Amino acid sequence: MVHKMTKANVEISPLGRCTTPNQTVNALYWLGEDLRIADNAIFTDIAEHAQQLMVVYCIDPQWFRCAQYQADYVGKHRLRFLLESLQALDDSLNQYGQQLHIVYARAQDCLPHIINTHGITRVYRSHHSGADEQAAWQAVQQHCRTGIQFSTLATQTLFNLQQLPFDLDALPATFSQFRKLIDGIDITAPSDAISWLPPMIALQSQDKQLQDWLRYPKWLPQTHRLSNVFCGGEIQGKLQLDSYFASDLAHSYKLVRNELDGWEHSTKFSPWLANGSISARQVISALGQFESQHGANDSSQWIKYELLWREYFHWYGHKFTSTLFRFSGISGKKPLTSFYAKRLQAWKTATTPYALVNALMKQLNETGYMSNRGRQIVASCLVHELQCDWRYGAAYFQQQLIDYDVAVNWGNWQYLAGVGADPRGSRRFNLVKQQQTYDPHGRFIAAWLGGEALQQNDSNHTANIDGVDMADWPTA
Ligand SMILES: Cc1cc2nc3c(=O)[nH]c(=O)nc-3n(C[C@H](O)[C@H](O)[C@H](O)COP(=O)(O)OP(=O)(O)OC[C@H]3O[C@@H](n4cnc5c(N)ncnc54)[C@H](O)[C@@H]3O)c2cc1C
Repeated sequence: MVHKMTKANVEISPLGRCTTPNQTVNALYWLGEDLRIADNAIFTDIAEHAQQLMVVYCIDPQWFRCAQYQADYVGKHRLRFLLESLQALDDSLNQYGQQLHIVYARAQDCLPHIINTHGITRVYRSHHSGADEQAAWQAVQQHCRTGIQFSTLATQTLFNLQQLPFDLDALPATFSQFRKLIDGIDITAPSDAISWLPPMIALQSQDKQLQDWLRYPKWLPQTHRLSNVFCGGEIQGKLQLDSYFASDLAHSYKLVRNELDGWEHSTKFSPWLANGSISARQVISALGQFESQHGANDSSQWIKYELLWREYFHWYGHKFTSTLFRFSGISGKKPLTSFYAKRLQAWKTATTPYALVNALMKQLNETGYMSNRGRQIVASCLVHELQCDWRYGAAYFQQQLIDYDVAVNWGNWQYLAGVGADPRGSRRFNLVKQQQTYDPHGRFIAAWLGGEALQQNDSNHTANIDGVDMADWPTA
């Protein structure tokens, strides 16, 4: 049975939809940060238009070779969460008679070959806010034979390009202006579940090159579960969504969201949102249901507010493309910071003179997650106390965070470094005050630093990084 689409559950491609009636559609879906079947405009479109399908995810060997800013693109926590998410998606696809093919190669190298040799007539990809991802999409297109349709649909954002009440070039320079402009625009409800997917396109078993790409590679780092409660996959993401809104936590969210620790102090949706195991529209829909049953308050509304920040950064990524990674950010003003190897290393290895920062970095290193307040504190420390180039911090977060999201991460770092969408120009956190406010009894520090905590938390403690006595450095 072919799933019937209604106008309401179809996203319009940001580049224009390309449907050609009466032509056989052999589709290849190149997955990215859209690792789910529910509320996925691409699977909906495929169910309606395609006769055969191949679903592919590419794991690029370059991700694990120390790249720019002295960090890998994907660290062990992120990889573990990704592999769990891919396994879960494969399990779900099996129920539709489909399979996920993980290809261990750079997309630009392997996809044109697969597309050209398997009679693919249409390639799908989510509309991505990352400049590198967009460049890879263009590169794949350039190396394919002519006559193939390339279709991008919005699967990661609340709105699609056509729904925005301004041209992308006119995206406001601040979040508050953005919020005013989009206020009142209806957020489309999540699409209906698909009931069918086309049959699989068989892989060429004689193709030695392809078989090499499909073989589990030696270069893939080993992963194992550490002290981590986040488990990847669409079902796990949906469980977290359901359990959060089955409780009354949304009614106190705003009061506790700045806590440094505690599972219940924020929604913890970010890892699943970041790789698309759940959609932002599903979260908004679940929030709406919660509010209609239990009432809305300032706290529940604040969850939507934070999701709009995510939305803003996604369109910010679309607009500013590679400027997202520029030292002088979108402001064009170069910060008075530089690269200091020892300071950066101390920050990464949780050995700065600041106990709170060390505890937070230890949490990040051991779990791949850190609260929003924690991220602000450590980012401010790297930029304003250690006076390091913010891009090294952003790249380390990129490696470590299981919820890494290119636009949200680099956009937040720009903001903290004073080169982004902040009308105030810069955010410097007073570390002493932050500790007094968010860890007044030193419990968080003790939990993560254990025995080291007392020694590090001594306010007279002086340390020397890079020949500079950090105790002399102002924190106010
Ligand atoms: C320097 C820095 C880097 C960051 N890097 C990332 C990143 O790579 N990926 C990521 O998802 N978030 C990032 N954030 C934003 C934020 O810290 C996390 O989204 C949040 O801590 C995730 O936990 P949660 O899902 O419980 O959030 P909640 O507080 O429950 O918020 C709900 C959702 O709103 C969104 N959200 C919350 N805070 C922000 C924010 N400041 N900016 C944009 N969206 C937000 C997220 O999608 C989040 O899941 C970063 C923040 C900072 C300061």
